[in-house]
Amino acid sequence: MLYHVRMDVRVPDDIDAAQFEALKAAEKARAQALQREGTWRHLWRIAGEYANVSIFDLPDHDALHAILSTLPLFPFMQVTVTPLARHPSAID
Ligand SMILES: O=C(O)C[C@H]1C=CC(=O)O1
Repeated sequence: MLYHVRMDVRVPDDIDAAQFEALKAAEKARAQALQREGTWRHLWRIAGEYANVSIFDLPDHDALHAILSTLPLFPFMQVTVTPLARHPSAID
């Protein structure tokens, strides 16, 4: 099942710089591992925002929640999920 996911990252102004760098590095490693295994199909930066639009391929909502809620930056994200269904006019 495919999910359109928007992640808006909002970190506190007073976050420790080293802690933030460590979180970003951990997030990057996790995101790249999930892309390599095919779970995180697309990852796009929204131009001009600290936000992304992603496509995830997972069996169900519970599996998606398990992934999203364990991302290192999850405590600092607002996440908006849209489940996708096949469009009848799609050719692929
Ligand atoms: O930068 C972001 O959009 C947040 C998050 C998603 C993937 C990643 O590496 O960081």
